[in-house]
Amino acid sequence: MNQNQKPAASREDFEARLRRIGAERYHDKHPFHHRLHGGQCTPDEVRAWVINRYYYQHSIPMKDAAFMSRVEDPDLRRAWRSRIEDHDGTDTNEGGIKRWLRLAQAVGLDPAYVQSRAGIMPATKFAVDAYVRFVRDKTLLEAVAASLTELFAPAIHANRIEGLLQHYDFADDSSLSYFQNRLKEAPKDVAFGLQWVLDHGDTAEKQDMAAAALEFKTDVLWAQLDALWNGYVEGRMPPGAWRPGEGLLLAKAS
Ligand SMILES: O=C(O)c1cc(C(=O)O)c2c(n1)C(=O)C(=O)c1cc(C(=O)O)[nH]c1-2
Repeated sequence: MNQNQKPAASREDFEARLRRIGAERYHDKHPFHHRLHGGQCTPDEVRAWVINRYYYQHSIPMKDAAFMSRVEDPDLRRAWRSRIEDHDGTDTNEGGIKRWLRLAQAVGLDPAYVQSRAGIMPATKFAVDAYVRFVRDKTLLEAVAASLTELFAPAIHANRIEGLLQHYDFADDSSLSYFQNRLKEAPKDVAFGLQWVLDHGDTAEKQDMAAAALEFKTDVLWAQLDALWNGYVEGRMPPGAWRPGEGLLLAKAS
């Protein structure tokens, strides 16, 4: 090591640094989530969230496929591939995308409309597309580190299930099954991802890169909620964004 190089932090300190990023920047702190989980969202605000968040659901398996296309180690691909199946489904598991569409139906949206991805806000697309591109273009370490926001997701999913069940008529075991399943699926992914990042972040420079990747990902999540707040709570809907009344199940029947 040359004298100017800072030494790598210990494994424990590196992990603590990553966890601190979640504690300070994860989107559980965003006012839109407080509003959603606290029962203050109007039905149209909930619908806007379901429509826009679908774009994230749609893109996550493509992000994971982009990641796997760059991995040369078969053991790493093997550990990663269940992420795609968790969302796309298998012969025996309907998968997260279908479960999300059940939530869409429960809030009164036509699943075909949601699946068409019409009405997604520009900021949602920019943020989510930036995540897919980041994973495609950056180092594998940065790509895995970016996925580590999922360390903090089980708490928000549990909180969301409780809040939605308490406050909204559409919430039941069927409409919330997406989140129930993530509670079972995510822990194995994050345990693997965290160990991988701790193993491979073996210099100060790599630790800085991993931390910056995780911060980038918290920005991806935060920006999506800022856009929702601006568009549907403040009423500044951008051109092309979903307008209340569009894409409803009833509209289709009439
Ligand atoms: O509801 C949420 O707050 C939330 C957050 C995140 C996350 O932290 O990126 C994911 C999910 N949900 C999720 O359901 C999911 O499948 C998922 C995959 C990933 C990823 O980066 O690979 N993040 C997330």
